[in-house]
Amino acid sequence: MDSAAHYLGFDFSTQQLKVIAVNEQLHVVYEDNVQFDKDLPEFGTQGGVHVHEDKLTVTSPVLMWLKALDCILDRMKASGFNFSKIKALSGTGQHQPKFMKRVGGKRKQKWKTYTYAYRHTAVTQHGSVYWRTASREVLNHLPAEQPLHIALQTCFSISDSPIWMDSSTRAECHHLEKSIGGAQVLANITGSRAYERFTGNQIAKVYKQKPKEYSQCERISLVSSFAASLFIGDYAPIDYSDGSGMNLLDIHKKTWDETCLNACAPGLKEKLGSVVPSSSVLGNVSSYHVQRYGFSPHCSVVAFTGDNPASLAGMRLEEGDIAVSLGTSDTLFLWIKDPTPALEGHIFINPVHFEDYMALLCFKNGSLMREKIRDNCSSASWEEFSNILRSTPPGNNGHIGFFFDVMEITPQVVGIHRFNAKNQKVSEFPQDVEVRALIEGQFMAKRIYAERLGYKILPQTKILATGGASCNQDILQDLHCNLQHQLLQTL
Ligand SMILES: Nc1ncnc2c1ncn2[C@@H]1O[C@H](COP(=O)(O)OP(=O)(O)O)[C@@H](O)[C@H]1O
Ligand SMILES: O=C(CO)[C@@H](O)[C@H](O)COP(=O)(O)O
Repeated sequence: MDSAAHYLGFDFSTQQLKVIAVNEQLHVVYEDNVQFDKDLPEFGTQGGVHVHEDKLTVTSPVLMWLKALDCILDRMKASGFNFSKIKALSGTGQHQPKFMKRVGGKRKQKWKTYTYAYRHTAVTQHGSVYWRTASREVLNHLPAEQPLHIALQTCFSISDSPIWMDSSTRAECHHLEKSIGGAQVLANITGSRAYERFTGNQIAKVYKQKPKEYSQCERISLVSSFAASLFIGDYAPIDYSDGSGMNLLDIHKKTWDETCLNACAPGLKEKLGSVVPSSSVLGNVSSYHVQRYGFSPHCSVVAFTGDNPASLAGMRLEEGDIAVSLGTSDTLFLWIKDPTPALEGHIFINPVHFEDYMALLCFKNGSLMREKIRDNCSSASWEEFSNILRSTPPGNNGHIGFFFDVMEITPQVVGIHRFNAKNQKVSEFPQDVEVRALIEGQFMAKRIYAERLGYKILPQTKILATGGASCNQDILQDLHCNLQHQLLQTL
């Protein structure tokens, strides 16, 4: 074992780009992040995205991702970081996950929170990047003296990439489900019924609304394979797990499904390239990075994958465990062997053992919704938000709320819905009731949807939490109260 070797990970998430370097002992030797809104204001994003006038279309500028990478690598260089020590790199994030475990005898069972030593890989899922014809040549011969956002500025036929928050492709979803014989048939093949944010439907919209740009594009990458391409200096293949979030990949055969491809856009197979297992080594870093930053020419680049599959791998989830990610989106996922694709939720190919699978539920109104209520009800302070959670009773004296600031994925609704203890709809709650109603409503939804899909929390189950809000003990407390309720029911 080379004790001096370092491993580098990047997390292209919705709101920021993060980097982390660890040594062989998994000790963090470098960490940094570029916040898109704050550090790159010239792109005018809010929360890293542009919400268009229809409120359904959501995109991020592809040049912003490039500039963020230039910026983070330049800062590392300026800090004296020794790139030549890096043995391998991938899409690795920096969350410090927590996990909860039941402790105590049968009568005195309690949940205890531990910080988990492992960190995870992460690239926001479903977003797509459209490389203009002849860009491969540019990527193959990047001039070391130029930053990526300059060298590649003319390489994209679509400058605003559709991302996971987009829900503007309902028509394309109907068309895809109809073409394949219905929502359940599509779910059986690709792991999910048609979802607006899934990349096949996004590509179908691009083809319909921007046919010229579509025809001028020679390769379509996911954000994960786009990021890997920047390191290998060539088009990187899409990995199985992130590829499962496209409504295009047959998750059993692990090949593109021709009927799905044809229903979305012509010539799509060539534009997508091949698919590979998520742990594949794609090659070494390109000479651009060797010359510009001093990487070793032997530094391996491992396939980048989506944030949720990467979290499953990085958190070392075992069968029976359940993971909750509280990032921009909230997700709940677990490792499964025998998938039964349903009309709710998703089945992805497992990033660790590609013969296995992972099941995932995604909730769009996660951290940004919590931030909104924090700003309105607790003076924009997480501490005050936590105080309120601590000083209000579990169950909220019967007050219940469902908070969907933007069109939710699970379930597909929008709006704020509050009910008092008599089950009457009300238009507002006192501030402390509002805070608890939000958190209880969010976690109750997770429990109900997980139960509906047949997931059980057993006595040996570990509940792992990751993502920005997992640093908040009071939010975690409520998470396990809600999941424990299920535990009591299943005992
Ligand atoms: N103390 C806290 N309590 C609750 N939420 C927090 C706290 N600190 C950060 N967050 C939330 O974490 C979110 C970012 O999570 P992160 O996992 O980094 O997101 P992403 O990877 O999607 O960019 C922020 O939007 C913020 O609302
Ligand atoms: O759409 C999904 C999963 O299907 C989201 O979970 C995205 O992958 C966004 O990730 P974050 O930026 O919230 O981490």
